[in-house]
Amino acid sequence: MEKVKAKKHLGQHFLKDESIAKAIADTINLEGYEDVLEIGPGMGVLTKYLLDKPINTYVIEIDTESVTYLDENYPKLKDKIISKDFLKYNINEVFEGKQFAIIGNFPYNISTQIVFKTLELKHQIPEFAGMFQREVAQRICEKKGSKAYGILSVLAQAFYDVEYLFTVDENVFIPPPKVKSGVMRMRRKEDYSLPCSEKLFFTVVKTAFQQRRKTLRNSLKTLNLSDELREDVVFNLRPEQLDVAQFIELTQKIEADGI
Ligand SMILES: C[S@@+](CC[C@H](N)C(=O)[O-])C[C@H]1O[C@@H](n2cnc3c(N)ncnc32)[C@H](O)[C@@H]1O
Repeated sequence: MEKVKAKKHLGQHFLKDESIAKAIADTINLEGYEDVLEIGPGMGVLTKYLLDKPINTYVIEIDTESVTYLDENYPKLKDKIISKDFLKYNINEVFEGKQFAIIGNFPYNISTQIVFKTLELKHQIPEFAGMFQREVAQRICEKKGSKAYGILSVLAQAFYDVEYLFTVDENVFIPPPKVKSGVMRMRRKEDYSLPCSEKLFFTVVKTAFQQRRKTLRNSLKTLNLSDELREDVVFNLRPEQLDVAQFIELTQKIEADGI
């Protein structure tokens, strides 16, 4: 069959460097799960290295032309090709509550949404690895104090140990994207339950970073905190000055304040 024609609106940039595809496939350690889900397999450059591993490989692909290509070229994928939009699909129709890893050379136009959906499914996802636009991969792994540190960094690092692995040049893709790419990995922490309300933690982090230049005293005004709590020294800080543990502590204080 003909090769798939790259479609811009689906973020299709096909990897042509096999050694990078293999390096991405090798980022996952296969511990604690039997299934892996690749998001956006395209023509299967990464898939074929996953299929060599002692693991069940499933793929989810929105592009029907790519699905036909995979169907015709990878008999080993039989019954494991999900022809759907990852963001809209209820993945438990396949995994039924089981643990599985996520991997991919992700479509950059929806990369942060992929991370948010992973965080929603974190109870089932011990490991997540793959390629993003470099800035997004870096942002997830960034520590407090840096400009790129934000919602994605705090929320991902609350539940996962994150690691930026390597940078990938534009010219190893067809067609080449306008930006560099970065490969990163997240491994779920052994104890990833928060000692505070998770819902409130998400609200505090998102609200604080919506006005990242302001002190928490100003940015968290909408949460209707007591005057007494707002006197706490932590409210003199801006969100990028707090690490994950401090955000958890802040959430506990707000919880005790009776919000
Ligand atoms: C950057 S390309 C990578 C293709 C292939 N893995 C490679 O490395 O050559 C991203 C892939 O994600 C697919 N895709 C885009 N949006 C998607 C979605 N919402 N759900 C599933 N797949 C999607 C695209 O069709 C494309 O095949």
